[in-house]
Formats: sequence, structure tokens, C-alpha cells
Amino acid sequence: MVCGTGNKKNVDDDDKLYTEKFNQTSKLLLLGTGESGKTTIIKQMKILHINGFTDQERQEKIPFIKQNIHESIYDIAYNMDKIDPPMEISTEETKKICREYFDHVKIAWADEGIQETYERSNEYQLIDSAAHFLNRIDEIRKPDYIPTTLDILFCRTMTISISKIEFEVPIPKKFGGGIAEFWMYDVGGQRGQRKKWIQVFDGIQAILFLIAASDFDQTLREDENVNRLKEAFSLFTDIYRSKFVRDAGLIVFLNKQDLLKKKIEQGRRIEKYFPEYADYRPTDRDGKFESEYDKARYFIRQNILDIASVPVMVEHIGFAPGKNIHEQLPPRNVYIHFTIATDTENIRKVFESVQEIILKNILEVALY
Ligand SMILES: Nc1nc2c(ncn2[C@@H]2O[C@H](COP(=O)(O)OP(=O)(O)OP(=O)(O)O)[C@@H](O)[C@H]2O)c(=O)[nH]1
Ligand SMILES: [Mg+2]
Repeated sequence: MVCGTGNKKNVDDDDKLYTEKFNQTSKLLLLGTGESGKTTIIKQMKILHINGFTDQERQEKIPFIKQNIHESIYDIAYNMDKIDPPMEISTEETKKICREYFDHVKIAWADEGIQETYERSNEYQLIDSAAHFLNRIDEIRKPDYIPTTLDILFCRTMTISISKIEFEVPIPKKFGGGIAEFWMYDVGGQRGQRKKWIQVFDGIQAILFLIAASDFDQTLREDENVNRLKEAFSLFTDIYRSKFVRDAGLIVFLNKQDLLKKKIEQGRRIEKYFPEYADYRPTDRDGKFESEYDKARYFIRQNILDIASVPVMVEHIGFAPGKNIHEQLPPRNVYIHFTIATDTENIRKVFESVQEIILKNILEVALY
């Protein structure tokens, strides 16, 4: 821990206090692939359980928001002639975007070819907040612009370090009242970031594992040959089987439900990437789904339940050669939620139930 006094006694006292605090606090760790929504959950905790964002914090976000706009229009324009079949700039004026970039972004964004290329952004890499900010250029370019809470939730910056947020939540009366203290850790989810995760595995009560459910038709930024949702499933398998976090509860957020619903309603087909989807049927509800979206979200959920149903074997070293003992661990409990991390009300409700799970300390497979 960090201590500035250099005085031995104080260091020891502080260490003791830190250890006491560490032991009293529920530690939650956000894990998941890049862009799954981990940092957005941290922002929601700040909104729900701390003080939200001050004017100064909002102002500090402006350069990042402008960078999001810049990156979005650039990536769309750059990929116009690279997607198959390629698109063309429709209006003459859009060609000026290289010279007077920011002034012309609005014209570019209204361009038909740009719009169609945007609609096909699963074929290349584009941040999810592109449309949110490109639709708000008139506001954002004003000299007195102050980002709204939603702008902050949509602002995308890749996480490359480990951070922690501390907050307190009142314990409901039915659990005896009082205050529960939480520490929530955020890490970077891209492949190059994951080797740092082990630093925060110690003493974690529950892992909140985020999966962007809308990722089914996208490829990784780090490797465009790999499907994003398949990467999320394989990463979840690693965590589920990892000996370093065997005691932690597992809570899965099937996130970006708004984007999943939009894609399915636009006619994007999951079976193109997961052929087994075509034959997927619910085991209850008379084998019927309410909608194609309903089928999609339950299919993704089923994949998680399937991973969690495979037994984990551990090997204990025996006293003599060939005498190692193989033990099958009891199944890990997994709680699954459908979430929209950018929606504060949704996360308020989901976090209430996460808090209950942790307080009751019963993590079991949630059927609904
Ligand atoms: N529409 C929508 N956007 C979301 C949702 N959750 C997150 N986003 C957006 O997705 C982008 C990525 O979210 P982050 O929270 O930065 O993802 P991350 O998991 O922290 O990513 P890394 O730091 O790279 O590991 C941001 O622009 C968010 O605003 C969601 O449920 N719906
Ligand atoms: Mg992040």
C-alpha cells in the first residue's frame, strides 16, 4: 500500500487498517473482452452510489468525446471502399472532409453512402458510440458544451490499467440493515491487457463477467479472424475453470441487449456465425420463444450454462509415482443477467440483485 510518512509505526498501523478494511469489504472484479462494457459499469456505480460527475469531470471528457467523433467518422469513411461490395461517397461536399475535418463531419454523416457503411459496421471496427455522438455534433461543437451523463456513459476510452472504485450501499432491512462496503476493480479486456488480471484475483468475492451479446457478427480488434462472441465464450471458459478464482462467485452480464435487439430486428442472422442456432429450442415454455430477439438472448445464455455444466477436474499430487488423485469439483454456480450498461435504471435494478446475491452469499444457477 502507499504511505507517505516514512515512519515505521505509522506504516504498520496503516497496513493493519488496510488489512482490516480489506477483510471487511466485498470485492468485485469486472472481467470480459474489450468493449464488453466494464468501465461503463464503473461509471454507473459512480452515478448510483457516489456523487455522479462534477462539472469539472464533465469538462475533462470533452476532448475524449471529440476524439470519439473524429475516430468514428474516420473509420466509417476509411472503410467505405473496403467493405464488400464497396460504397461510394454520394455528395460532392463530403470529399472536403480531409481539409476541414470537424466542420464537415456533419455533412459526411448525413451522406447516404456513409450511412450505409455505418449500418454495416460489423464488417470492420467501429466504436459503439459512433451514432450517439455523430447525431449530437451541433451540441458538442458549441463552446459552452458540457457533456451530459449519457455522453459520459457513451464516451469510449480503452482501459489499459487497473483501477478501483470504492463505495458504500445501505443493506436492506431484511438482511439486517447497516452499510455494505464495496471495492470494484476494472481491468482492460483486450488480449494484450489480460496478463495483468492475476494481480487482482486475490480475495475477490464475485466476478462480474461482461459479454457484449451484440458481438455475434463482429470480429476482434486484436485479430480480425476471430469472432468476438466466440472469444467471449472461450474467455469465460478460462475464468470458469481457473484455479485462481475458484472461490469467487460468478455473475454474468449478457450486456448490450439494446444493440442485440436492434441487430436481430434488422434481420441479422446468428446462424451465419453459430450454425447450431438454427436448431436451438427452449427447454421450457412449450419450446416457443416470444420473438427472434428472445431466442437470440436465450441462445447466448444457454452457451454460458453449457460451459458451466462441464465438470472441472483437479489433480492432487500423490505420495508415489502414478498415485495422483483426480477429483471432480462440484459445479460452479453462475448467475446470469441481461443488461444494458448505458442504462442507469437497468443497472440500478441489476446491481440490487447482485448485492443481494453477495449478501446472502448464495450463488446458484439462475433459471430465469
Ligand atoms: N448501446 C450500448 N452501448 C454500450 C453498452 N455497454 C457499453 N456500451 C458502450 O460500449 C463501449 C465500450 O464500453 P466500455 O465500458 O468502454 O468497455 P470495456 O469493457 O471497459 O472495454 P476495455 O476497457 O477495452 O476492456 C462504450 O462506448 C460504451 O458506451 C450497452 O449495454 N449498450
Ligand atoms: Mg474499460
